Amino acid sequence: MSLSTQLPKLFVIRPIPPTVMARLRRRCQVTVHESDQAPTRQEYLDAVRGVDAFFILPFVKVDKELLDAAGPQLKVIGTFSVGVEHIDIDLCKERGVKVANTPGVVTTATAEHAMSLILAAACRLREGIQGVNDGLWGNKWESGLWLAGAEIAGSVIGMVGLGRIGLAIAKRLAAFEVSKILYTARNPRPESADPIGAEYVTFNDLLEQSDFVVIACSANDSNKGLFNAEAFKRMKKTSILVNIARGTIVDQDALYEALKTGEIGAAGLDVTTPEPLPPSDPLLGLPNCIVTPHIASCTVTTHTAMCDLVADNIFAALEGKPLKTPLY
Ligand SMILES: O=C(O)[C@H](O)CO
Repeated sequence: MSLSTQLPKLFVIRPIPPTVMARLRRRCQVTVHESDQAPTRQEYLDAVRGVDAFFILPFVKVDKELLDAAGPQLKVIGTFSVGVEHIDIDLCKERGVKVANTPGVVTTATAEHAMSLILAAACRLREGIQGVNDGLWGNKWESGLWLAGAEIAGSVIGMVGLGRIGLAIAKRLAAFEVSKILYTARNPRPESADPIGAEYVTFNDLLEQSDFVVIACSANDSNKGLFNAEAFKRMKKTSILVNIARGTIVDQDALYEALKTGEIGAAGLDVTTPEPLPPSDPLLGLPNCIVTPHIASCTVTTHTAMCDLVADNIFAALEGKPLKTPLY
């Protein structure tokens, strides 16, 4: 038997940085979905048959069908994400399949991207660039308030979620001399909130008082559609909503109405439902809505660190050692 056939089998859902791939190949028989098109469900169900380890992205739903397709030898699933709403963790536990995500390493990049959405929405960057491209600059010169934006300094910030990423965003915003940081979460988090003077409030109080509302919580069944028509009605008409968490937390039809009718001022979204958001989606036609393609954690440094962390977890599980970032 050759050495390579004794190595554990690993399926990797998409090409990853060569340095990480080289590490994986030294310790596993690796199969990669090399195409620049995501595999279909059937393609990856076929590809996981008989593997010991599976390196996934959040579009891969880990459920009974997938675990059955893989087979009882499957030992570990490593997801290239902090979010784990796509994984049936109880079932993995029941089957003895270890699961790990990538917390911590995504915090800086995600917080920086959130800042770019907050600033872009506040400064009306999309409308400004479009105005210049459309030759409106000269025409509108007479109006001093053409494209007048909002300032972060002096504003009230409302953080929905004050975990690692929420806190990193709040700290960056604090440096902009905001007047107050409010937050809502399942429970008060004084250890994070107190050093930055953040105040724990109810969801409704946060909506009513904030100039910027930033969604940075994990998605679950209880916060599906949390930002609905009623929530938007409670917000200030000038309020800016930023979502770097998951699209499911926002009712997008209600958001469209709120942006269109001036119920709220603007939105910056890195996450939507569905993903990718089709170019025909009405949100994309609104000048006061900026959408980026779920790239908040996508810097070269963070991308590589996430892949390395998935690899570390896979190696640990295959060798029967404790995972670096286990989910259970
Ligand atoms: O969950 C995460 O880490 C990001 O949203 C990328 O999926």
